[in-house]
Amino acid sequence: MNDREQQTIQLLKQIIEPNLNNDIVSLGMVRNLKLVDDYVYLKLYLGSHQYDLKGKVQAALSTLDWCKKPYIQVCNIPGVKLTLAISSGKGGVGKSTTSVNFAMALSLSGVKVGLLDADVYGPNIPQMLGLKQSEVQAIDTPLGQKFIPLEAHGIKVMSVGLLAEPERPLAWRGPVLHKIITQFINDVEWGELDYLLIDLPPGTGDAQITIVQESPICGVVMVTTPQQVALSDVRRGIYMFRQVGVPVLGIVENMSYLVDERGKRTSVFGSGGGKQIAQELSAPLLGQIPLDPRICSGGDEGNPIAISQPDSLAAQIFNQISLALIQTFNL
Ligand SMILES: Nc1ncnc2c1ncn2[C@@H]1O[C@H](COP(=O)(O)OP(=O)(O)OP(=O)(O)O)[C@@H](O)[C@H]1O
Repeated sequence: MNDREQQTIQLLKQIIEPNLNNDIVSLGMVRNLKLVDDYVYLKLYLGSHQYDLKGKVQAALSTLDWCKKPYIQVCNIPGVKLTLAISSGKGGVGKSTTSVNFAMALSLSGVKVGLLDADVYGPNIPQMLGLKQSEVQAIDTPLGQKFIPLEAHGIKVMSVGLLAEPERPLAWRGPVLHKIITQFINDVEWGELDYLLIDLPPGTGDAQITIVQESPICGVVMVTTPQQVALSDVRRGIYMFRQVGVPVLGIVENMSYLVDERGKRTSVFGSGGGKQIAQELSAPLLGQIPLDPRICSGGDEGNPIAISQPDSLAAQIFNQISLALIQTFNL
């Protein structure tokens, strides 16, 4: 890093996001910082309650005597305060299950929640929320045509699965995939939301990177299962997010254990994986979700366990995780 870059970052680090009491660089709100000749270019990822930070960045950069002009591109989703992503290193670990139940738990605590199913390879959020392939409406707005999200159990939902033909694979690749994803992120009329959760496709390919770079994601929750083979995939995922500057909020270990009628816990897929990776990569272990057939049937029937069985252990753990995140973000 050269002197000018260091000087620019030092200045930006003095700008504090008041709710989170941390600087905007450490929070991952400044990305794609480039210095070309005597100009500074950066992307500023903001929630709808944080617009005043742009003025602060502008003012800070104007004190650089060599900078002829800063170019600040604000990246945000209109009306949405916080955008969080749910990701996994590989498929089938319960990422969508976690997204849905986490959205339910957040909504039950009184905040306004939206859920964007961006899993272009296997969009199954509509089924998990009991939504059929109903016709999604689009409206004309001053910013162009926008999709109206559907509603399920008190949350707003949009899914690539609602736009595609049922049972047909979504075989988008390369630039087409990129275009569809960016349109999809920007063309939904969410209204006012406190939290927008984005269910990412599993893994660390093109689709994931596009979504992470095109949306103001201010943190990601990684979902894994306890066995050792899952860990290298999670590790890769966490490195990818850190590389693009998105903070990893923590890890959820799913299918951690079975609980018998006497309350005894038995590990099925090994134990300790989530804890191990959490320690190794200094990311908190947010919760360990049991294996429970009611989680699976709730998903199949469109009735997530967080609302259908609120007293179950799994529902309580989803609740605890959501409360911890609400406290962290302090909206
Ligand atoms: N803790 C659990 N107990 C029982 N069944 C579970 C649990 N977690 C997930 N399942 C079930 O496992 C299956 C896979 O879960 P899910 O679709 O959430 O995984 P995923 O990681 O999103 O998969 P993909 O990446 O393929 O979209 C689903 O049938 C779901 O109901």
